[in-house]
Amino acid sequence: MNLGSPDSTEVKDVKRYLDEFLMDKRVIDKPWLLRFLLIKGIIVPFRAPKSAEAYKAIWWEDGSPLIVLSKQLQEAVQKKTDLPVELSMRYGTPTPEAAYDAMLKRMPDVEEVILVPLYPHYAMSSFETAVEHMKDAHKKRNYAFTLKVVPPFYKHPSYINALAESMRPYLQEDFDQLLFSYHGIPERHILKSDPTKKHCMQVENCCFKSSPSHPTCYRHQVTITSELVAKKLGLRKDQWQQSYQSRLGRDPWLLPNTQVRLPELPKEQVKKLVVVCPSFVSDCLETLEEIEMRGKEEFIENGGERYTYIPCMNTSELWVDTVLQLVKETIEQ
Ligand SMILES: C=CC1=C(C)c2cc3[nH]c(cc4nc(cc5[nH]c(cc1n2)c(C)c5CCC(=O)O)C(CCC(=O)O)=C4C)c(C)c3C=C
Ligand SMILES: [Fe+2]
Ligand SMILES: [Fe+2]
Repeated sequence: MNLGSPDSTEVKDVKRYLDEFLMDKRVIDKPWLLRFLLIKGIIVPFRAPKSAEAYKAIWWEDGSPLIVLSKQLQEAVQKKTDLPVELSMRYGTPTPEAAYDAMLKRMPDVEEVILVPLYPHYAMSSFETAVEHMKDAHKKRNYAFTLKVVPPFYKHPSYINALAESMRPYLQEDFDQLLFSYHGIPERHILKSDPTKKHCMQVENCCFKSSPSHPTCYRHQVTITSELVAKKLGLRKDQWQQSYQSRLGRDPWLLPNTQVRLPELPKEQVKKLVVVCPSFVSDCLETLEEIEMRGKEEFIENGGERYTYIPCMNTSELWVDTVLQLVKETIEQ
């Protein structure tokens, strides 16, 4: 399951998509009435025309890159297994019900379905909402099969290896810094997802101190991904840094912010920059438009000389094998 995209780049379709996405209580976690007024009255009317333009800049002949690449991943995984593999989106189509029904049509006696949320890291606005949405559809339709979920795989050796190997060719030319740019989330979401309510962002160096909060801590998980990938690639600590992109609204989000760092970096003598976005496994609006296109402009306009964007793993063979490995391990659990 991936996030989903609008049906087209027309403002009405982008509006419908943003409405569904941002009315999700795990994304905009405000009381319903406030969320309704904010989304319908301010955010969607102002954002939809701008988002539609952004989607137009990256749209492919056969549709949204996120949908096309997710389908290609499904097909690549399917080629390597006899089990039926179906695709669902959290917002828009294909819906969970469509994916479950397609699976049942191919295997009427299916006993167990394994859900692979296509997010390496846990966040209530990505992993958690995907899982809850699939569970809701499962319960509502009273399907006879059980549902099992592949947990966040941010430190799984197979994922780290697949990600590192997808990056390696882009690091052959000399570079000043590698930037790991992760999708941001509000700081409040980190506090909400901390079951101890006293560790995340409250204890000094919280991400590096062992805690029961880590299985649901986005900041810890993305930090570990960066550390492990950098180690696998043999990078020194002073060769890379981490930031968070795609901020929405005025609440405090995780820092540092990618959009703030990109124009700052050339002034810190970072002239040759390589950027990777490991919170996304398939390229999408947030990687292609925000980072590959706009990010490059910002960096070069502010004195940068070379900007290299590393594509997501998309359908790389090691990533396809990782998906199968994660499913196998979950079945055996
Ligand atoms: C990778 C995981 C993601 C997290 C965590 C996440 C949190 C989050 N996102 C928004 C707001 C928007 N995100 C948008 C696009 C978008 N977000 C993700 C993934 C995560 N979001 C993806 C894969 C995409 C791309 C979709 C595509 O069609 O390509 C958008 C829509 C586009 C735009 O107008 O920028 C919004 C809005 C919030 C508020 C949030 C956490 C609270
Ligand atoms: Fe997002
Ligand atoms: Fe944490």
